[in-house]
Amino acid sequence: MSSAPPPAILRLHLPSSISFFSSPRRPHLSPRTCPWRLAAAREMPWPHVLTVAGSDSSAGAGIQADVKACAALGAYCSSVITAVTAQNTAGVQVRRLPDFFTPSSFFTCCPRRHQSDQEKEVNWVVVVVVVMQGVHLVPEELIREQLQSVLSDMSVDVVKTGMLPSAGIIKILCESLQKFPVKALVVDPVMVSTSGDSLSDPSTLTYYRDELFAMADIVTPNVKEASKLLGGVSLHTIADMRDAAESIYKFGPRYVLVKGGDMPDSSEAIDVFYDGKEFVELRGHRIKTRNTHGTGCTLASSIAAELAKGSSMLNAVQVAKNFVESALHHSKDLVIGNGPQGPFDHLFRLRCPPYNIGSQQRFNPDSLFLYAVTDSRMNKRWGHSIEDAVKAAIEGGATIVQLREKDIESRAFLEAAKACMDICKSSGVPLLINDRVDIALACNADGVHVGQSDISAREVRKLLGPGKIIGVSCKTPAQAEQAWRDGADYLGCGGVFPTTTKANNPTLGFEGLKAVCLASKLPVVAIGGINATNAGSVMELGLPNLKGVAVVSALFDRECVSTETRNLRSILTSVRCLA
Ligand SMILES: Cc1ncc(COP(=O)(O)OP(=O)(O)O)c(N)n1
Ligand SMILES: Cc1ncsc1CCOP(=O)(O)O
Ligand SMILES: [Mg+2]
Repeated sequence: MSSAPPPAILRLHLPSSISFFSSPRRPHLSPRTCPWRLAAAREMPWPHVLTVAGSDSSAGAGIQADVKACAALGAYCSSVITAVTAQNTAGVQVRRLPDFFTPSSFFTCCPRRHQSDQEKEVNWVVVVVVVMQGVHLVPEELIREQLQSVLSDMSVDVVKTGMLPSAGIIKILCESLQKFPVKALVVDPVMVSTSGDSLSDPSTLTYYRDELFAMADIVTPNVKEASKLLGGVSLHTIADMRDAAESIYKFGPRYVLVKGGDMPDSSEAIDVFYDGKEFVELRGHRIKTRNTHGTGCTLASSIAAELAKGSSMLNAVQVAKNFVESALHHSKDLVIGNGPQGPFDHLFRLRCPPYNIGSQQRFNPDSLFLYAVTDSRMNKRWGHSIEDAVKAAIEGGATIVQLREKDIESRAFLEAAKACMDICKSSGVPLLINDRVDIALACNADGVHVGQSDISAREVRKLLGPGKIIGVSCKTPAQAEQAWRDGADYLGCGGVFPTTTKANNPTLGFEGLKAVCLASKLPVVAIGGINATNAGSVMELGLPNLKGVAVVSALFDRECVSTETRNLRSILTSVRCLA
């Protein structure tokens, strides 16, 4: 009989007045309240994810997985620990104490004992015991303090939640997010681990549905969790997953991703993404491996990392899915632990030089360094074919090319675009098409550049899918914000200087360029009247996300395109070396 309290409680949490862990509250640091930040205008705010989740001693899932995934994807990850679990590759065993223990107590479970029939009759809040290990819930007050410490000081972009084992913890999280709003909230409703163990108290269900989901940007249940959230409905088919996504959407999140990784009898890992209007089926390969512990946590934290970096939601989900798939692939033969389900290697890229495999690298912002934009009238004037002009620009060092052909018939445009694709592909230089999504699709270009009066980036993304590059022309911070929301990969900002290449194009000057750059985390390329005499001064502005210059006439309205490009490139390179 074991209804007696478990062994002595180890209370580590000191009252904040005497704990040296708890520093006095610092006000939020903005350039206004914190003068030294003014001098730091060149500092790049680093994409920042805060994970609110449980610690996993085996380090395959939970906080440890989140920190590794964010690091692998280039985001900083701070952490608020809600529980400490004892797990290994044999499975997580969660056992809550009888409910006469206050949830805020810092307690320990009776270790290494099998559950007797009598125990089952005790008023346990949650009893899931496979092989007895343990879980400690962190006291709610300490969770509140961790949230306050991080959110009041660090510029958190995205909060990602994992194991939230009690209703009280969810309530505290919601209160903290109201006090310190962030750009996005990713809720992974961790109620059932990949190994099938229950990770939360049933009373949390109501709080998830009624409180947290309404604040969430995306909720990412697996099919077991989706079923649990919907009162136990059975989910067997993609149609069931769609219905589940639609029902969960009604609880209030902006997007829902129902993950089908644990659907039996499927050779593919199919997830269903829903934005309230349309469904997208995201298909991935099912990797044959025992090392799948922590895939759910990793997917959600990777989504959070991509959002923090400025990605749109569908893009972030696709990149995250690709990342998990690649990590599983590269970890399929790892042996870590003796149990049936092992962890995988989040940092697999360190073992796979040149570290840039996987489609999340489809766009490297550094490629905006010297952006050559063609013009058919100029080519005609100098007797250059489009292909020759593109070849010459690449020869001179252009790092990305855009075909901006305003006066050419569609059929000829497509022929030229196909030829340019071959040229660019063989040099590893991305090729984008100006305005014309149809041409981009037909020649399988790397992406499209659109302006404010063209088809929106959101529509272009639907047509091109997540794997292509989309650039958007922006003259104001509001346009930059919209472009980010629409899923753009970079911004073209200008005209920085007066230009005759584009009619009726207002000149923004350095001030306009700065305003757009500072308003966005997306990489920016400056355009408009840029040439060998002023390109250096643009890059010397030292704006961290200003990645390069886009140039038309100074490259193509010239006799020797390769010489002009080479000259400009060497100017840009010397500024970069001095920076
Ligand atoms: C890199 C880059 N930036 C801006 C533009 C301008 O695009 P848009 O505003 O659509 O104008 P047009 O080029 O279509 O006249 C661009 N093309 N490239
Ligand atoms: C397409 C475009 N968008 C803003 S300015 C501009 C024209 C840039 O051409 P140039 O480099 O010849 O000034
Ligand atoms: Mg356009």
